[in-house]
Amino acid sequence: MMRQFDGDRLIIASHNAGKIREIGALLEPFGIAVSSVAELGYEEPEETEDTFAGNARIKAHAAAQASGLPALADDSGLMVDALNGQPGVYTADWAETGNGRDFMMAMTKVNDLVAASGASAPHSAQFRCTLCLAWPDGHDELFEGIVGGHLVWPIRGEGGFGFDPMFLPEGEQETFGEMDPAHKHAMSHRADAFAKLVAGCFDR
Ligand SMILES: O=P(O)(O)OP(=O)(O)OP(=O)(O)OC[C@H]1O[C@@H](n2cnc3c(O)ncnc32)[C@H](O)[C@@H]1O
Ligand SMILES: [Mg+2]
Repeated sequence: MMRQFDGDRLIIASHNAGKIREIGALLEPFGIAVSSVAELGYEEPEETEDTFAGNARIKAHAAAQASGLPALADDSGLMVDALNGQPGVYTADWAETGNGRDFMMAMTKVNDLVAASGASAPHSAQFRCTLCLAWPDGHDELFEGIVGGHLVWPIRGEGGFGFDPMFLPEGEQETFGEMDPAHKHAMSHRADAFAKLVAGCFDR
């Protein structure tokens, strides 16, 4: 039996402004008050696991312990078939410069490696998202989402965040960077995981 979320406040265990915006929009219809660990000034825990689920659990439990409230974390990334699933769990690390994140650099690196792999276009890829809802008593629930598509180059669009401008979801004309946010929220890896969270834990 899955644990139900029956509170009216939830901590979003993310320091990524793009994710916080998307999770806020997904939670909006449920009338739940949200605060992020970024606005509360909590430190970012180190993501030491090598799976999305492992890192989502680290972030969600750290925030639930610190706040005494249920907390929702998202660990996500881009898996490129021609790169054997890289950057995967290390997607954010590929953008790290020592002086903040540079996603133009990271997208260029992905494109260069894909070109060097010799694989022929279109280059298939998936975005994956694992959500972890953790309670202060140490219990948690995990939900996984995925969206398939392929990479485009040059990048297209200025919306979204991270690798959005180089990802064209299956059956779509627009990249996540070009898409209306509401459309992305209806079909993304995050939306897929979120639908499972709602079905499993929200009785509203
Ligand atoms: O850990 P938190 O604080 O939540 O924020 P983060 O940005 O570090 O998040 P992750 O550790 O889960 O790293 C995932 C990276 O994958 C990329 N990513 C995930 N979802 C994405 C999306 O919907 N669109 C574009 N890029 C995405 C983006 O670059 C993220 O920084
Ligand atoms: Mg992170």
